[in-house]
Amino acid sequence: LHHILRPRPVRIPIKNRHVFVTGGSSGIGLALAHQAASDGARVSILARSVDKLQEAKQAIRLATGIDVGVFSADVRDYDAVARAVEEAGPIDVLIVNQGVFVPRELEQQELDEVRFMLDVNLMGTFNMIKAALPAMKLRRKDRGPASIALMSSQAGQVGIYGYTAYSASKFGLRGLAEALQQEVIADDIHVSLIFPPDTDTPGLAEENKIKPQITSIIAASSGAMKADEVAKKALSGIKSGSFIISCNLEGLLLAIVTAGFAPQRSLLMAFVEVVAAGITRFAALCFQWNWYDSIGKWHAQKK
Ligand SMILES: NC(=O)C1=CN([C@@H]2O[C@H](COP(=O)(O)OP(=O)(O)OC[C@H]3O[C@@H](n4cnc5c(N)ncnc54)[C@H](OP(=O)(O)O)[C@@H]3O)[C@@H](O)[C@H]2O)C=CC1
Ligand SMILES: CCCCCCCCCCCCCCCC(=O)[C@@H](N)CO
Repeated sequence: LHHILRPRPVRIPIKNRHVFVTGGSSGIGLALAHQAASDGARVSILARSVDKLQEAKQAIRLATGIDVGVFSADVRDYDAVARAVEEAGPIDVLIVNQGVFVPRELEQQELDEVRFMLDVNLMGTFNMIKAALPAMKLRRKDRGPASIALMSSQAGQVGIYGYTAYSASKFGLRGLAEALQQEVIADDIHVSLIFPPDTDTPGLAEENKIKPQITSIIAASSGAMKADEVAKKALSGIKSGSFIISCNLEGLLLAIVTAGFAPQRSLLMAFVEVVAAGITRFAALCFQWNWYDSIGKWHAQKK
């Protein structure tokens, strides 16, 4: 098994390197920026609101004494993104984390809202990568291995009631990541996909105001995490070049049951994936049985 694992294991240092975090002014992105700065990286954050960016910059300076670079741009605007990336300078670790989520049954959801999620979560990620990649590839040999990490969600591993558009956008990131890894491996660039469960952030607080009750019930199967914990898992996964980064025990099981064609650098994880495939599939069927049961009861009680 060891001989067939591709790509080969890699370590991606953070210290003294340029880490660029989109959506870095709030929630998981802010926690990532904070921790990367503490790790000795030069950090840049990008988001739309200048006020929130300044607030984040102050908070990180207060806690660490370090100044992060701030860039105001909407990821949906390619020209704005390209200007920010140009100004920030060549990136070693690109974390594309911005994301929006408006949970609603598709029948209740306007197509504008569907397009909004696809545009920010999926097209915005394309815009970021397209803008950053040329400079990331330059002089790679002198600069060491680089990383492009994309923030998906456990709703990007399994479709969940209320998340038709959101899950589509997050599943889309997986196809993008698998294909991109093959394209950039020769440039010593390593792709990661991060799959958090519900995470306590300002975004989640907003989401909870409108979330269908059944969506919360199903998502509770994986519990909830703090943004700091997710950021810690994400950074350690990025440093070890993991293609799939899971954040909790349920996430580990999800990673095994959805391993599919994901590249795998870890011998141990490859072994576990092969051996545990059958039993985790059985566990997934049990979860579906439970979820469809809950959905049935929820509908019956609404009538
Ligand atoms: N919280 C959760 O439960 C989970 C979250 N995730 C994913 O993690 C990521 C971060 O989520 P979370 O921390 O909760 O989100 P928050 O809503 O707390 O923060 C989102 C960040 O993205 C920025 N952003 C939003 N839209 C754009 C845009 N169009 N252009 C540039 N920046 C933008 C926001 O700044 P501004 O508004 O100023 O632009 C903000 O900095 C998302 O991709 C989300 O899907 C995954 C699993 C669970
Ligand atoms: C084989 C065994 C599998 C075991 C567990 C399966 C549990 C799946 C739960 C999925 C939860 C999805 C949360 C999405 C959070 C999110 O992205 C929103 N908050 C928007 O930000």
